[in-house]
Amino acid sequence: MKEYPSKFGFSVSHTTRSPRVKEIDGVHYHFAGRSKMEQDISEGEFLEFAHVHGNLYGTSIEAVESVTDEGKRCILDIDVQGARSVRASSLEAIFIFVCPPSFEELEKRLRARGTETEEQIQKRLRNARAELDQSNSPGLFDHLLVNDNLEACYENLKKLLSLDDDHKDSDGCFIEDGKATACYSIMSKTESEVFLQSETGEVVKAAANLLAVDLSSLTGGAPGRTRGLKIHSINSIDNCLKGIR
Ligand SMILES: Nc1ncnc2c1ncn2[C@@H]1O[C@H](COP(=O)(O)OP(=O)(O)OP(=O)(O)O)[C@@H](O)[C@H]1O
Ligand SMILES: Nc1nc2c(ncn2[C@@H]2O[C@H](COP(=O)(O)O)[C@@H](O)[C@H]2O)c(=O)[nH]1
Repeated sequence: MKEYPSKFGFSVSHTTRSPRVKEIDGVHYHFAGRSKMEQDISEGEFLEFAHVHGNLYGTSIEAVESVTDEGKRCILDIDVQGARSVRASSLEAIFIFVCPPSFEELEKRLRARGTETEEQIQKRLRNARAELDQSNSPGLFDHLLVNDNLEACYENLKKLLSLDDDHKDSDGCFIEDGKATACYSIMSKTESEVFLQSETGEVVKAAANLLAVDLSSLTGGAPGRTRGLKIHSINSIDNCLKGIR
């Protein structure tokens, strides 16, 4: 997210766990009371939730929408139960299971973090074993990523997501047509429309040099349920912006 700030955003989960030193409410988690969180879940405000390590964790629809409303892809850091719930929903997502290089290394890292009691560490290790066992459940995860060296792991993640240096963050967007990709950058925005221009001039089949994205046609709520985005090609931006300038 640091490298691609306009492409990706993090879904800030809710949890009933107590904050660790340096964890900030609203940044790392929304720290919540159990009864309030349970009530919000029962009122349908959550995309998924799960009991993890004795605490309640969940992804609110609002947390995801605040990312997708900015036109970014939303990253969820959730456990295996949460992944099953999202998989069972209609949402389009890529599921990546991140695992430690070995169980011993995970134990070492958890101890080095120094944020849990011995009892909590044992519980987390038991749960980690159960999660590792489920990592190859048929149809659940699309990729398995071994988090040995952090830098190498990040490079592998970028490869999985086809994020290479050619696609470095810009205020642009990509439109795929088969294997080819046309890259557009934002020329201008109004309340209801965004105007895009091809960056290369070499546009792919069925893509145009100038596009207008009609935001007023958008309806829907949670990601994947958004409907009605209309995009049409235009000959010149001047005609479209008449009366706005
Ligand atoms: N590649 C790495 N090299 C060294 N330390 C790491 C690496 N990746 C993560 N850690 C450290 O290991 C600890 C556990 O990592 P993390 O919190 O991501 O694990 P987790 O699988 O979510 O476990 P838990 O659910 O118990 O929090 C953290 O202190 C983290 O900083
Ligand atoms: N199902 C969900 N799991 C979540 C969510 N947010 C975090 N998590 C998982 O909990 C554990 C523990 O996290 P920690 O911060 O207490 O160490 C971790 O494995 C997360 O993946 C969520 O919203 N839903």
